[in-house]
Amino acid sequence: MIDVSCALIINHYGQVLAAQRSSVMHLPLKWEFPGGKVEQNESAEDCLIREIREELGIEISMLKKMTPSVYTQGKPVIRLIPFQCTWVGGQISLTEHAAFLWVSPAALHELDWAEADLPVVKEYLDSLGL
Ligand SMILES: Nc1nc2c([nH]c(=O)n2[C@@H]2O[C@H](COP(=O)(O)OP(=O)(O)OP(=O)(O)O)[C@@H](O)[C@H]2O)c(=O)[nH]1
Repeated sequence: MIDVSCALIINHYGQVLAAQRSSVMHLPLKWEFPGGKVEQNESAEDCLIREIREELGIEISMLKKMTPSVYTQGKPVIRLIPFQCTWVGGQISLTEHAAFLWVSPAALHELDWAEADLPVVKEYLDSLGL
């Protein structure tokens, strides 16, 4: 099983950043929360700060850890570790993804999410009473 940290970056309007995987990535064109694999001797939080710098070029601050989502259908099995975060600096510049969107919570279900992300989206919507 591999651990993958991912970020629900929430802006001042309450919108959440969704990133679209590029056509050359695994799970092409699926939407996901940006992040990546946790390296050895790295915490899930440190991984996420590093990955968001690499993928989006911004600085984030952690708000809250959410429930990990274990996705067993693929190989390797993935444990997706989500964190709610705020954007604290820098300008978004995509290095790996095809696109990004700021999505209002009520519209999150309209995107074609990677399978492992669906429980994360549900937990977030439940927490808002949506
Ligand atoms: N970052 C991220 N990865 C996800 C999500 N959902 C999900 O199934 N994954 C899967 O988790 C794995 C993360 O790999 P990645 O390619 O994003 O991570 P990375 O940048 O560390 O990989 P690399 O440096 O080996 O290319 C991929 O297999 C990806 O499909 C998600 O919401 N965010």
